[in-house]
Amino acid sequence: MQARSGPLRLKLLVLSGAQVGQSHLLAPGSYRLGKSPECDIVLNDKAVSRQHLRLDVSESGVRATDMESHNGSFCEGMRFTELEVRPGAVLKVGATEMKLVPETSRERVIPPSERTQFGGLVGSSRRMREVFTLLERLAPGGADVLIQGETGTGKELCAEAIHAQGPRAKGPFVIVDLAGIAPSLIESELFGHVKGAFTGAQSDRAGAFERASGGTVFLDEVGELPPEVQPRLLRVLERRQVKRVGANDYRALEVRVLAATHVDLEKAVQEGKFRADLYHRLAVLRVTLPPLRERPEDIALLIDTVLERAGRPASALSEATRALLLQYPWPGNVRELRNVVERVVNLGEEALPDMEPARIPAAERSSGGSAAKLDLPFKEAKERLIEGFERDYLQGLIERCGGNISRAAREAGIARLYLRKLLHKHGLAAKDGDGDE
Ligand SMILES: Nc1ncnc2c1ncn2[C@@H]1O[C@H](COP(=O)(O)OP(=O)(O)OP(=O)(O)O)[C@@H](O)[C@H]1O
Repeated sequence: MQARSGPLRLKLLVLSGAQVGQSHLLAPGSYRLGKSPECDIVLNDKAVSRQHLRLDVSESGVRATDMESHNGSFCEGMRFTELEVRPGAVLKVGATEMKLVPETSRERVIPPSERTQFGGLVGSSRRMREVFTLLERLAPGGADVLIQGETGTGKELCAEAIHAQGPRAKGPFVIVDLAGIAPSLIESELFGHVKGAFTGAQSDRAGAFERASGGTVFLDEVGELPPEVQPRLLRVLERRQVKRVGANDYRALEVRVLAATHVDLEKAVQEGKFRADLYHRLAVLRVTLPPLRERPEDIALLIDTVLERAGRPASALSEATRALLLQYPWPGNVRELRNVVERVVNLGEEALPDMEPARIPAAERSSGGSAAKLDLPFKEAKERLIEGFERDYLQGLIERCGGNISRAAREAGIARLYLRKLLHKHGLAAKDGDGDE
C-alpha cells in the first residue's frame, strides 16, 4: 500500500533577533505576531509593533498581512502589506528574520554574528553575518576549510582572514591559483621537484606546501586539479607529508590547507570529474559565500568600503549613481562592484557601464538623465529611480511572459499577489483573464 502524504505542514524558524533558533509550528489557523503578550507568537524586538503581522495558514498556503505596523514587514528585502509566502521565503519584521520551512526540515540555524566585518570581508546582511559566525568558530582551530562561492564573492579575502585569525597567522600565506598553471606543471608547483626530475628541472625546488610550512597554503580553484594529481593531494592532506617530484623521501608538513572553488564540486564528483574521497576530505569544514544578488542590503556598505579603501570620500559618488548601483544584480559580485565604483570615481559618471537595460529606469534613459535628478532631495530622487526601475522591469517581465501572471511571478521570484499590486500601481494590466495557469 502506498503511503498517502498529507498537506505540507510548515514551521517558522527564527533566524535572527533575540529569539534566534526558536521555531513555531504552523497548523491551519490565524497567528498574530508582535510584541504584545496577547500575540500568538510574541516577538521580543524593540523595532516590532505590538501587533505587527498576521499569518493566515490554510491547507493551500500561508498568507502574511502587515497589521499597519510602524516599521513595516518585509519579504526578501521588499516591503509588503499582503503576501502569499512560499516555503523557503524569509520574512523580516524589526530585527527579527523568520524563514518558512517544512515542519520536517532539519535546517540548522546559525545565529548571525554581531560583527559586520571579518578580516577584509565586510557585510551587514544576515547571510554574511552567518558566514562571520562560522568563521569565528573555525578560524582559530587551524583545521582545513573549503570555501565555496561564485567568482568575485570574496573567497580569497576569506582565506586570508581565516589564515590571519588562525594559529599559524605568523607563518607564510602561500596562494596557488590552480586555474592559472599549466596542468603539466601543477604537480611540481604544489609538491616541488628535485634536479633532473623532468626536462627543465635544473635545480631542486620546494613546492607550495613546503613553502607554506608553519603557515597556510591556499589552493584557489581546486576544481581544476587534474585527475592524476588528485590522489597525491589526498595523500598529502591525510598524511601531512610531501614528496617532491623525482624524490624518494617524504618531508613532514606543518601546514593549514584552505581550498576554494567556484564550481559545484559535489556535481563534479557525480559527473566523475572530481574524486569523491578528495572532495569529502576537503569538505569537512565548508564556508559558502553568498552571491551579492542574494544580499542586496550589503551593496551600500560595500560601496562605502570600496571608496574608503581607495582613499575617496563617500561624496565621490552622486546619490543618483548610488541608487542605480543599489538596484543592479551584480553578476560579477563584489569584484564587479569594486571595478565599477573605482572606474566611476576615477573617470566620472560617464564611465558608468551599460547595466542591463531592463534594470535602468526609463526616467534615467529619457531626456533629463541623472543630472536633472541631482537637484532633487535624496529621498525623492531615489524613489523616482526605483519607480522607473519597477515600471521598466514589470513591462519587460510581462511582455516576456506573454501576460501570464503566474509565470511572471515565478520568473521574478515574487508572490503573485504582490506582482498584481505592482502592476496595478504602475497601471500595467496583464492580458484579459490574466493568462493565469
Ligand atoms: N565581503 C567583501 N567585503 C569587501 N571586499 C570584498 C568582499 N568580497 C569581495 N571583496 C573584494 O572583491 C574583490 C574580489 O574578491 P576575491 O578575489 O576575494 O574574490 P574570489 O571569490 O576569490 O574571486 P575568484 O573566484 O574570481 O577568484 C577583491 O577586491 C575583494 O577585496
